[in-house]
Amino acid sequence: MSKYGTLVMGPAGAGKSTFCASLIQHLQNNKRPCFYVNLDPAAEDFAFEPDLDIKDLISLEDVMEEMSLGPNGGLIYCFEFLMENLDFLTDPLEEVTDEYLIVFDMPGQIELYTHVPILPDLVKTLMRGSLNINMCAAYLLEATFIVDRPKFFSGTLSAMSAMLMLEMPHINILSKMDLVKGQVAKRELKRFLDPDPGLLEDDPTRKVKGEEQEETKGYQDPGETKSVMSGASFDRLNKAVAQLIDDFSMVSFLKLDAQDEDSLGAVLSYIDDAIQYHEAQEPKEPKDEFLEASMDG
Ligand SMILES: Nc1nc2c(ncn2[C@@H]2O[C@H](COP(=O)(O)OP(=O)(O)OP(=O)(O)O)[C@@H](O)[C@H]2O)c(=O)[nH]1
Repeated sequence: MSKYGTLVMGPAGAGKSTFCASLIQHLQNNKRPCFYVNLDPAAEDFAFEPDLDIKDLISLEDVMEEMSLGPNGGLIYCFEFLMENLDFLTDPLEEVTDEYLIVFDMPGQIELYTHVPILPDLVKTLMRGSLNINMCAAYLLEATFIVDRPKFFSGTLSAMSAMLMLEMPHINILSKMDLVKGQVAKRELKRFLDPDPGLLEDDPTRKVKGEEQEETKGYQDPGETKSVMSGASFDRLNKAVAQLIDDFSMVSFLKLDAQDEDSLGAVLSYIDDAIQYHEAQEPKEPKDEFLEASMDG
């Protein structure tokens, strides 16, 4: 047996900290020990006090003030500083015993998951060497994105980017499902859980369809509706992105309502399965309806 953990990632406001808190509560209810690591140097309020908090090493507020950096540059600086002082993270984690699930609460700045190499290095440190933690990434995207389909595909692309960059077991999660409950039919929802590029064709908010659509150049008046603003070229770009995601065929979503025990249990069982799958390197059979939206599609 070895240590295991989950890296909770996703754009700002996706519900990462809420998910971490609900997951910790769920683990406690089920008498499973966990170790909570906050890696967001700007996070302030926690439902559960972190066992390890990056802010005890460095805080974004101090960096922004002392280095005259903005929030994004400041965050990158904080992570570079963490990488130079890895003992801060690795020493306490060495002490965590095998039965614990280590929950890492990550910042929401998307660039961290898409185009700076810090996180892959951090993941290597956690997954290899003496720590040797079996990890699974949990990437959250807010369910309300599904009302704006190009935005949903853009979010899906960022999930895919994190998946490719980190090269670790990975599950995608549509968070805040309670906010779209009753607004979208079950069959329609399935097309988001396993992203269907046809959603863009069928988008009810598109005003002009197909080849007749007039070519528009560049950015338009923000007062215009989304569909007109996108124009034919953006439309084609969106479709190409959706097709790319479909061709890659590894991106699908689980549903999460952070207040719902069943949904938390299902997501946790996925995290467990992804970790065990990675450990055993053998495929596992789907277990319940949530698996319809599994990594296997
Ligand atoms: N309705 C609903 N709201 C949620 C849910 N999860 C989170 N929220 C709300 O969404 C907002 C953002 O949630 P956080 O958990 O702070 O999101 P985060 O991803 O940690 O945010 P950053 O750390 O700023 O990136 C808060 O107001 C939460 O109460 C959910 O499942 N349902």
